[in-house]
Amino acid sequence: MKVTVVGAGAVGASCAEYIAMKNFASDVILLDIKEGYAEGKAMDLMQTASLNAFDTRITGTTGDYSKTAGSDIAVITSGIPRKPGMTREELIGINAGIVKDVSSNLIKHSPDVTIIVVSNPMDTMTYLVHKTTGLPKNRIIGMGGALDSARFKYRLAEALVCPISDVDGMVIGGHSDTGMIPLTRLATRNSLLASEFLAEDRLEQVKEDTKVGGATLTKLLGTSAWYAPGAAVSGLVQAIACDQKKMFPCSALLEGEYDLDDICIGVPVILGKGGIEKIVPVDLTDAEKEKLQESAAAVKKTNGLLEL
Ligand SMILES: NC(=O)c1ccc[n+]([C@@H]2O[C@H](COP(=O)([O-])OP(=O)(O)OC[C@H]3O[C@@H](n4cnc5c(N)ncnc54)[C@H](O)[C@@H]3O)[C@@H](O)[C@H]2O)c1
Repeated sequence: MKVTVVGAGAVGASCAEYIAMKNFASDVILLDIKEGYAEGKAMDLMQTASLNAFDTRITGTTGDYSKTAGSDIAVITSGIPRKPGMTREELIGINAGIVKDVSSNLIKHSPDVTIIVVSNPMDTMTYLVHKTTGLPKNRIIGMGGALDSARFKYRLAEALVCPISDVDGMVIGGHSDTGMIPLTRLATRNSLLASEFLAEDRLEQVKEDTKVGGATLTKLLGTSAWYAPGAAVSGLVQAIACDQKKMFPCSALLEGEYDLDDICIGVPVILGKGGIEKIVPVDLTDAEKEKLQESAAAVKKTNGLLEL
């Protein structure tokens, strides 16, 4: 199993590290345009192999796509991250050009690759990869909901004062501060509804804290977060590589599902060796449906800025 990670920055390197630590891939190729950067990160990570007991080979390269040839899965993290006060949508100008260029290079050397898009604005970048590569829709996946759901579970456990392994919850919709929809109605603690333990206003606070999860960290760190994004990507990569049939909310191309068409947005999907093997329907309330339509309208507005 060969995995390429494009962008050896904060998220790319974290993603390569978690993939290696989980020890399911034979090779991880880390590619960046900054001279020597990916080679340096790869060497540093390889020097953790004996300490962390993994056998995955991590190789760095400065822009040499021939080294990525035959990749089964490629992750695109290349592009600029947001700074405090910025929205993800503001990154489109620079990142669209990078994502378009990177995805076409990847496919030249790995025509059967499955691409996971991380660069922001992620739903729009995922849509761009659909529009420009011609890859089948099941092989283009946007990572956002897996991270947002992990942040949701963190906030739920905080409110419930319980271990995170006791809670479950899912975030759907656009990967943006205003567009994401934490499904508080369905969140659980050991199979019991979280709403049985938390007052409405506390659950509402959990929802709001989740939505600004990325912005909160960007303010604290001065740039966007990387540990949880890297871990979330590694979960998606492992589900595909190991054919786990695991459910994650991911940005998927919708063609009528959820009454949406010609858009990539976060909905629950089953990930296995075929990439997105199924889009899972959720019985939403009218209010949730309305929120999803609003979220989709905002994503479509950003998609409209693409030069296709
Ligand atoms: N989808 C999510 O949930 C999520 C979460 C966190 C960050 N992000 C996004 O991921 C992206 C990366 O964030 P980061 O914090 O790792 O940024 P970073 O600046 O640390 O790393 C980005 C790397 O991309 C490289 N790069 C730029 N152009 C390239 C090209 N054409 N080819 C190869 N490499 C190139 C840069 O040299 C840099 O090393 C940002 O767009 C950020 O907004 C998304």
